[in-house]
Amino acid sequence: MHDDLLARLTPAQREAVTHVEGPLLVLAGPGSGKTRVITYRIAYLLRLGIPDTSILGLTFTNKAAQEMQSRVQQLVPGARVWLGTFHRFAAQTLRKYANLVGLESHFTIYDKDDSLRALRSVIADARIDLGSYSPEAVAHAISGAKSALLTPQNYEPRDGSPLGELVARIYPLYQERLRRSNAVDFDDLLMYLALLLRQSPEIRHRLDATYRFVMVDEYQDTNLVQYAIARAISVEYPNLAVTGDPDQSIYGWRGANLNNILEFEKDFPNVRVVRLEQNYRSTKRILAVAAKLIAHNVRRKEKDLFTDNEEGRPVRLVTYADNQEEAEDIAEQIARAIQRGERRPRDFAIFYRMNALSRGFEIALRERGIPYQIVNGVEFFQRKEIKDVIAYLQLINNPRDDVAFLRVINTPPRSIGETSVRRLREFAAAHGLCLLEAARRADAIPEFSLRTMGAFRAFVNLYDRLVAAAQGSVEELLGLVLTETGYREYLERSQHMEDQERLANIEELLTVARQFDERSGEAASLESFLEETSLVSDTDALDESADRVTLMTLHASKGLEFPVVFLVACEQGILPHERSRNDMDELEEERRLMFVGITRAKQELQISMAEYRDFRGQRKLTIPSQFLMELPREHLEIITSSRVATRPASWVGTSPAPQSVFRGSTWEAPRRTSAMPPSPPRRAQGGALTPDDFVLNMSVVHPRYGVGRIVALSGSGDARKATVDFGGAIGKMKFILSQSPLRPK
Ligand SMILES: Nc1ncnc2c1ncn2[C@@H]1O[C@H](COP(=O)(O)OP(=O)(O)OP(=O)(O)O)[C@@H](O)[C@H]1O
Ligand SMILES: [Mg+2]
Repeated sequence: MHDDLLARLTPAQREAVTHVEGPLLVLAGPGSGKTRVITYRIAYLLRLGIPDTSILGLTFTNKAAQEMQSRVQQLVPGARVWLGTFHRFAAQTLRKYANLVGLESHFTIYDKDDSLRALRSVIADARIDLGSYSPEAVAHAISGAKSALLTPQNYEPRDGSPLGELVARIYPLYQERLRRSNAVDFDDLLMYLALLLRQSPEIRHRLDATYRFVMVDEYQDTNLVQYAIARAISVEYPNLAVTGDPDQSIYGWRGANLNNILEFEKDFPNVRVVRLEQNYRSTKRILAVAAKLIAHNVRRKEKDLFTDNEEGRPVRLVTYADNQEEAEDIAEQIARAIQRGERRPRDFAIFYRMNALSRGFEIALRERGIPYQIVNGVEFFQRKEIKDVIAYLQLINNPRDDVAFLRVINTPPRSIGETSVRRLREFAAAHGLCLLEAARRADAIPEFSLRTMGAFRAFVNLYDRLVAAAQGSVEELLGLVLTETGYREYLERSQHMEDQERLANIEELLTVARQFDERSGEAASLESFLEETSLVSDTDALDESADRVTLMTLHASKGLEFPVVFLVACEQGILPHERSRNDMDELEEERRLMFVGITRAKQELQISMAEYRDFRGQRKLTIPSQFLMELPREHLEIITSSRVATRPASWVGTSPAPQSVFRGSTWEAPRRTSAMPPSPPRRAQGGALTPDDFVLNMSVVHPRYGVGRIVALSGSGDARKATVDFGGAIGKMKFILSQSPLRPK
């Protein structure tokens, strides 16, 4: 009966899709159809007659949820399945039961920046000396505690940990501050829901019975709390289906726990495990490069992945002279392919380890008139002007939101200085009031001048006017905020270029609001708009319908695919990130991140590095990423810019792959020459031979590449270089003779 649906699946995929009752675990590599299985399974369940309201799909980004929604719509028009992120699910559920966790239903969701502000002010107010620790370190520790379901009451510092002691003091104060502001941070959303489900059997049962079929994609990135939530609502109806790939777990720093996959099999001993082994996304070569890289991770289970797709072109591994050349060449390649009519802008993606690396590519693309989009949704909502305007909305929605109050009280400037604000805060603390309430009573604060009282009164009046007007659409309200508060005028009058850019961003926010109103129709509310904007993730900003080159971080690229991918800046300290230097687990996570990037590519992949990179205000000689040494040479086309000063001579083996099976087929990083301290030249074995003794046409032996013939020579002394032709798959390689193990045959 579902032939049309099932015909588009492999037997293994079909097995997962048609599994109806009982737990299901789909463990499979990239591009094998895990996400497809989830959407098709939803469609299958619906066609079996299971009501749409009893299906819950949990994703990692809103984008992923939207995409799934539209796929489900195509397969089963009109279905209204709840699809969204864990955080949204938690937020919406908590609104219903807010009073049970000590909140009011209009609670504000603080993003990282807001949470840190609240934390800082708690630390300052309690006059706590952090010593050598930063507020960020405390925030991180609190977040860790929450992700482990430790409330302030049951948090105990580990013996002798000074940071733990600090957290034990600060965490209760911070939590109290949030509660007073009727606010939660991201971790609270999950923690409160998990605790609620634990403490209230009745609510747990209700949700379990409502959502009889729960599905989680990208399960490898769930943390303990998320797992606790999914599990708690799958007790009487244990129809929990999860799909994941342990090799793509890239959120370890956020508490994601690979062990959850193992836990799953323990908690649900009768789980049906389905493995998908066919990749539908990438060429054979791309897949081989990815497989070889990830095989270097020690903490993993081996998986087989094959594809019937074509062999494809070799993966290009390019060394540029500097980051500018890297950006220019990539933009040029893209421009040419578009000009030739072979590709469209949307076919290309450029991935980097961190957002700060995007600028050069933006400039190079812009210069060539190539449309592009930078996918950093979070960054947009972190901009000052956006946060300012949103803070007004937050305060309208939740008058107790002190962080929002402090943000807007003198923005735009209203002659309310820091001293006045400090007095107001003291007054509020002394009387147990929120700041807005304290401002209403500013006339009772003896230290205030008449002018200050007047300024607060004017602010409160403005606030009340905005609240009274908060009936229509979000777009209208936003427009009103911009004019009534004088914010727009303040930017318009400004002479700063920067402020013109800010105006443009505000216009963009109005568009976001309009789209939200249109999308949500009747259900549009200020609260859900705020929820959406605070729970945004980078990937959410991606507009797939736009014909543009996509620029994004490796993290944001998860789950996506593009015909052509450029993975840039593969250098030590960037990828792998410097913070992973001394930590084996983090290094493996960086490798998984690169694996995710590589496996996004469908047809073509280029991996690049630059010999010199301007980064964080400095120009530095780089060291090639250690991961480059782990790629299989036979699937690479190694290209070195002619402008590279030290590199072309030095494609010699330096460090062996960790496992002997990979030796001989791995490409190894170029050896640094100019960057290395002068060292006594190592003579070729046999003692007497100096670099100048090598001559053209000489037969030589390399311990790894075997016998070859010198086909070119240049330089002299320690700088003397030889190009050796080893024939076959290895081909020609260049060496610095004084540093190579070459010897005459
Ligand atoms: N049976 C199939 N027939 C045709 N195309 C398929 C099939 N299964 C998957 N695909 C296609 O292969 C690509 C990868 O599928 P999908 O995104 O579901 O993989 P995934 O396992 O979720 O990958 P990732 O681990 O990267 O998230 C998609 O373009 C999808 O449409
Ligand atoms: Mg997927």
